Amino acid sequence: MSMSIAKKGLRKHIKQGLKNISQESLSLQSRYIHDKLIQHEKFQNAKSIALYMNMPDSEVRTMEMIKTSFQLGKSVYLPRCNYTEKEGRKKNFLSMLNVNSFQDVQNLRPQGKYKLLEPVDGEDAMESGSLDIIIVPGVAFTKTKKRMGHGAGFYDEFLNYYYKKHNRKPYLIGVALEEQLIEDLPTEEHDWNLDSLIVANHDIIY
Ligand SMILES: Nc1nc2c(c(=O)[nH]1)N(C=O)[C@@H](CNc1ccc(C(=O)N[C@@H](CCC(=O)O)C(=O)O)cc1)CN2
Ligand SMILES: Nc1ncnc2c1ncn2[C@@H]1O[C@H](COP(=O)(O)OP(=O)(O)OP(=O)(O)O)[C@@H](O)[C@H]1O
Repeated sequence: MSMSIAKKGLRKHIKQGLKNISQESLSLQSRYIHDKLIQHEKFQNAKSIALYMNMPDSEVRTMEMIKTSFQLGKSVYLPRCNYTEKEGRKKNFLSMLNVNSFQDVQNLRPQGKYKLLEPVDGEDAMESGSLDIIIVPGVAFTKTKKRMGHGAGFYDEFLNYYYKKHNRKPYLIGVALEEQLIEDLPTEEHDWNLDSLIVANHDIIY
């Protein structure tokens, strides 16, 4: 069985389990993670932070983290999926675009084939190389800080290209619902491990 087939099966299994989470559990877990994140030294010291706009029912909610980041005067970036060709990039690549205010975040509209809330313009962190930390979404995580995403390879490729260009890697903080924590998962050559993982109802894993 190839690595990607194994990942596919796992993704399906985790997603099935996520269908049973209540809205209340999602909010409680997300609040717990928010409160841990703001205690994290790397978060406190970060000037520039990339977050994500969560999917409705299957990811840690991020709105409070984004709000707090603005309140603390941090520079906030959000992902945008590009479906164009760009020299040196994988077809379908990620940009991290600067968003000016929390109001602008609240005004985001669904974009692209996954109907994610994304900015349409703004300064691109790939140009400036200014990212201190990235809050990384995912489908499944392990206590050893492995991560598996939706299988598009967006984050891995972003990090590779960013590292090549700027010779600097942002600090990666994964955030996980308890239902997304598994014993182990298959990884491939291109996968980046997280630097920290925050799982609801657990201590921060460094
Ligand atoms: N909230 C959020 N935003 C994000 C990501 C993410 O994981 N979460 N991404 C992280 O990279 C990028 C978007 N990547 C995505 C990749 C695939 C699918 C998706 O639904 N794909 C399949 C289903 C595959 C599966 O998960 O089994 C589909 O087309 O239906 C969604 C987003 C950028 N923005
Ligand atoms: N640096 C890269 N350059 C080109 N392709 C890449 C790169 N990194 C990953 N990919 C490709 O992306 C595809 C999906 O990778 P993978 O299954 O690891 O995604 P994922 O980490 O689960 O998803 P995501 O990061 O989008 O949440 C693979 O086919 C892989 O070859």
